[in-house]
Amino acid sequence: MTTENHLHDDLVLARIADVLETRLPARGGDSSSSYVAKLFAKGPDAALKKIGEEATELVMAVKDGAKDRMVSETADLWFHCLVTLVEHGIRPEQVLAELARREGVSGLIEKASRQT
Ligand SMILES: N=c1c2ncn([C@@H]3O[C@H](COP(=O)(O)OP(=O)(O)OP(=O)(O)O)[C@@H](O)[C@H]3O)c2ncn1[C@@H]1O[C@H](COP(=O)(O)O)[C@@H](O)[C@H]1O
Repeated sequence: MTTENHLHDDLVLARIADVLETRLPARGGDSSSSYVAKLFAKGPDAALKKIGEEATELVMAVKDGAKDRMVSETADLWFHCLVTLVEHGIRPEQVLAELARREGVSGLIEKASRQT
């Protein structure tokens, strides 16, 4: 598949989440053959620790002006956020729906509406 095709593939998060769900202990995830099953087996704090690490690595990539790393570190961060969401029974479609709900609403206007 080309990069162009990937750019228009808005189902990629849902497909990855489908795979991650199969790695849950309740679904028989096997720690010996799966990174995600191994993370799940360590408990919810393990993915949270990775989110913290990947966020820091993204900040360092931006500070270094390293665009390739900005892309790969953002992918790592999004991936580990997906792992945590799946661990808590939340689908990426819910996050995308929340972003879609906010689409076109200025953050400044939204903030002002909260302060009344
Ligand atoms: N997108 C990813 C993905 N991105 C990053 N990673 C892994 O995340 C890990 C953490 O990255 P780090 O840079 O911190 O590397 P590390 O130092 O080896 O990690 P730690 O040992 O410190 O945790 C690495 O092992 C990466 O390979 C991923 N592992 C899996 N996926 C997706 O998840 C699916 C299921 O994966 P498995 O459960 O492993 O089959 C895969 O088919 C992919 O679609």
